[in-house]
Amino acid sequence: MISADEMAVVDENAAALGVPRKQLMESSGNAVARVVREVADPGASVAIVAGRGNNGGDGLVAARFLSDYDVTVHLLGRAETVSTRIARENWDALVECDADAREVRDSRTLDLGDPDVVVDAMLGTGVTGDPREPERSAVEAVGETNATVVAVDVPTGVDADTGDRADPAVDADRVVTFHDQKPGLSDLDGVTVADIGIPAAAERFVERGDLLRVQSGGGKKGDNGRVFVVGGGPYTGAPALAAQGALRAGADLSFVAVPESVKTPVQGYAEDLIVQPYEGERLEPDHVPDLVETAHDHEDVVVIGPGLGSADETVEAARQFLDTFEGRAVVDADALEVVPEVDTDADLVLTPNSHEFVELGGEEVDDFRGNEEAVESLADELGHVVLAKAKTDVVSDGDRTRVCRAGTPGMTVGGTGDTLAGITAAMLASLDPFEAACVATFVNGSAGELVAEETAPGAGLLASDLLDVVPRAIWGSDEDEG
Ligand SMILES: NC(=O)C1=CN([C@@H]2O[C@H](COP(=O)(O)OP(=O)(O)OC[C@H]3O[C@@H](n4cnc5c(N)ncnc54)[C@H](O)[C@@H]3O)[C@@H](O)[C@H]2O)[C@@H](O)CC1
Ligand SMILES: [K+]
Repeated sequence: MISADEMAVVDENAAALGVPRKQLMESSGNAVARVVREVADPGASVAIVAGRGNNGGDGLVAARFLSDYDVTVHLLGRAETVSTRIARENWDALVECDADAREVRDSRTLDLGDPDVVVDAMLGTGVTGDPREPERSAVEAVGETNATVVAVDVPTGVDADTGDRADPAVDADRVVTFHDQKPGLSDLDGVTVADIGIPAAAERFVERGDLLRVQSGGGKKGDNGRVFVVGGGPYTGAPALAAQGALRAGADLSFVAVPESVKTPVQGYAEDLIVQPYEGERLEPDHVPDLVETAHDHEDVVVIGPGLGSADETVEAARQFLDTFEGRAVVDADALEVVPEVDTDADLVLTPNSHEFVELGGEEVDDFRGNEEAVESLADELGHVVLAKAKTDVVSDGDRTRVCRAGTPGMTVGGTGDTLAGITAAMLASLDPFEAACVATFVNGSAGELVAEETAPGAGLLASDLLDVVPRAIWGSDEDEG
């Protein structure tokens, strides 16, 4: 089963992997034509009712595969208003081929005649809300025929995620849906799932398409979350990098709780950070109740670990923090070791490197790619999302597992894990922990690639270089429609 949003991600990932969307449309249209052949013999009359998005495009391709049928194409609107280039090119091809292809100027007067088959290629997974004009009247016109109705991807008016039916909605005899079953179709009869050539890699690898989960976000201050970094003491750069990573990835505010002794250097890294000092030189159990209360009060996403060091009382404090904290947190570095022992109510994303992975109880492996089961079983055992960092990062929640190949060799330099932890926290504000971890590793790795291209082609990349390009890694990658 795949939701409409996930389908959009997979589709964009396929494009990122070099499979042009136009090719997928060709496969989709072909699959629709095959089902038309199952319900009617050559020579039968087929009315294809096409909307102006890619669902319509699939219908236009199907028309080309049905040249031994009596096909009429009804495009709902003017050809200039077709919203994607690939659908428009398929329209133009039909017109050039002298097909019976008509632009419907007013769908309220749409007369489909008495066709044997109607292909509903009006709206697919790109729909928002109930069908509006011109589709609305066209759905009614389809309902008035006695034809066998073949719906493309999802019957127009039926919600692919929930199965909710709008009024009006198409009553389909057959549905040809693409790539995977949709939750909203599971109660319908006559559903065919067509393989349209989307490679399995589009789901396995985290790619550009995964950014769609965050690119649409935005909104007013306060919507994108507050991040609270509990780190620092023996090290000062790490918590500052994490906090800045979170801001660059869209968090509205980044607070850093650090020992009084390092307040000045941490604040000195960036004026954008809000530093909240506690007494002493390192995190200790006495500090924990206040920190947990602050995080709970503001529903902060916490990052715990960067730069904390491994003094016994600090590790004990990390344990007590996770014991009582009930929100969302990224656990990194020295805080990781306590995770197997705590029974926490928090939703955690753990970000171990290969060494920490073994300390958490994971198997020792050279790289996580090719050893995805090792990550999956550790995540399953711990009951938290594991983002395992090596040459290739692997993310698992024990059930779903993805591989992220973004990044460059130069990223082995210290601090890139801190930026990753901060970016993950920003993502956790709006995404579920597994998705947040997937998107974050891709963003951090892509930022590294941008830096490598521009300033540090060989060695010499600094973790702080990543910060500036994180926004571009997230929001700057809009490609054309392929
Ligand atoms: N992997 C994929 O995702 C693939 C998708 N394909 C097809 O592309 C479809 C999705 O295409 P699109 O994203 O272009 O979307 P659709 O073709 O489903 O609809 C988008 C169009 O409908 C309009 N619209 C949105 N809500 C409306 C409403 N309530 N009433 C009237 N008009 C409305 C939009 O302005 C837009 O022009 C899929 O259902 C499938 O048929 C295939 O071509 C190939 C692969
Ligand atoms: K449809």
